[in-house]
Amino acid sequence: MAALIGAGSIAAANPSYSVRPAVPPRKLTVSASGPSVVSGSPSASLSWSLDSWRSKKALQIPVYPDAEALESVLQSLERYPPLVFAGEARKLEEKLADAAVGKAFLLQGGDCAESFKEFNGNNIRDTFRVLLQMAVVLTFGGQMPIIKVGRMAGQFAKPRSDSSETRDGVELPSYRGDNINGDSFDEKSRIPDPQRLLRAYSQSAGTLNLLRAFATGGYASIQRVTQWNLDFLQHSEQGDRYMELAQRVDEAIGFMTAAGLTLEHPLMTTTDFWTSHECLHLPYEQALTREDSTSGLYYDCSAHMLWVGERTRQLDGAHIEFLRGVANPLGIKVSDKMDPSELVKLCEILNPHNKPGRLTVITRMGAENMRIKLPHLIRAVRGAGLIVSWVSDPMHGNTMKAPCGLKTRSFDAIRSELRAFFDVHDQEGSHPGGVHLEMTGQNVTECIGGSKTVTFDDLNSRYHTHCDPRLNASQSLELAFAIAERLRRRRIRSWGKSAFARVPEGATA
Ligand SMILES: O=C[C@H](O)[C@H](O)COP(=O)(O)O
Ligand SMILES: C=C(OP(=O)(O)O)C(=O)O
Ligand SMILES: [Mn+2]
Repeated sequence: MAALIGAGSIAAANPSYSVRPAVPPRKLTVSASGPSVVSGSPSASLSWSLDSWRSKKALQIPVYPDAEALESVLQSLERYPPLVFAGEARKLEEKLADAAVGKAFLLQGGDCAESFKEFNGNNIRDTFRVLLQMAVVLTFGGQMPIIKVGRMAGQFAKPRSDSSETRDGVELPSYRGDNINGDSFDEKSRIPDPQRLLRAYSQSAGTLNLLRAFATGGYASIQRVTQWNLDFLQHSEQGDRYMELAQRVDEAIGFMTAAGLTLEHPLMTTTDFWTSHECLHLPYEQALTREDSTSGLYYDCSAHMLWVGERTRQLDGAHIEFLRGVANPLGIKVSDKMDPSELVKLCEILNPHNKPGRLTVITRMGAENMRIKLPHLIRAVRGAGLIVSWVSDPMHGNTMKAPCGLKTRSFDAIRSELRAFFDVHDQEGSHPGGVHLEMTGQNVTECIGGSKTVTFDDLNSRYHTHCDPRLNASQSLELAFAIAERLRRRRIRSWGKSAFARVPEGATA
């Protein structure tokens, strides 16, 4: 029988992490969105500095055997150019504010863990391409802007349920992501090596460079996007569905062109694409944090959006301390273990000015828990008058062990969690603001199910993930069609309501 792999026990805390005052501590009395004091929060009256997180308990951060080598790497990173700039992150925050009120929808996806081995142009292109195809499907269903954010260009560090792994009686430290140690099961590979941070930085820069080129260089023009089909999707159910929809988009474009819209308009030839990753490795994140000259605020320039993981979101922990001081839009991963009042406190710490778009709550708890717990979280947040964008990660509450021992997820369970997410928001009158997926453009066999069914027996054939199982391109598109249908139904219902509202009294609707 498949065993559920949940959050499990948290790896040992690392209070002994050596504190390095590399950057002269700059004590600020401002939060990420301006001066503020939040009443009742643990961080309330404390000033923030780039390294104030070092006085807090930091879970899931590796201990490096060679502290000097780490120090020298961090000093290099502090001098390296930022990967993103503040204005881009601010623009994303504005878009996410629309998602909070049902006027946009977030599509966030990519690898569970990017790896050095899988770093090549084709992989980046294929994931980008499927995300754009999914965005077309969702735009058509929801008739609203789709905010595209990759778990790309920096998604390396992994929190682990267990700090060690045992095989055939041999126990070694767990693999924690390619920017920390290697996944080969030998002692040397598992030792944290700071040089890996430099390689991760340069891989992130290379990935981001290609993503920017794709997004603005003509590759993402809507006309091309509708012509795409991935080789292995041709003559498949999802491929055919996509081509059918693409034809309808083409017709709409033909209509708009005839009506005078020029195809050379940047809206038609470019797209917005942002990057994100879990803010886990605080020494790295600190080294890439820069003061924005325009606003005077600090931005973590390793990505546009950062999220705090389920395992490191303690109210008085180091990760929350760091994140409250950076002005990037932030995600909070939330499992069924989250208490409504705790979520309210967390939101108050991270967003004391209740800025729309700053906070995205990413729920990941499985369909059954979702139906029971999410209504209370929504009511608590609403009751406190807080603005957040609600997003569903239907992956992390549905991980199980296949009979062969590999981690997998079932497409049906993922769909059920999304169904529950939409149902609860319908019931509560709140807005489903987006989805957060572990997925790839490759034809992998990591999650079971889907219309081009992957079975337990198929898992071994193309199981390439370095951590959690990802949806393949076909499963990703299939899920996008299912989500689009829910968005379409919401749209039609709300049009129905507003049409009804316009009907004069006494008239029949
Ligand atoms: O991606 C999320 C976590 O890092 C991952 O689910 C942890 O996996 P584990 O339970 O095998 O440690
Ligand atoms: C670690 C992750 O998720 P969570 O914190 O929700 O377990 C992740 O998204 O890879
Ligand atoms: Mn994962």
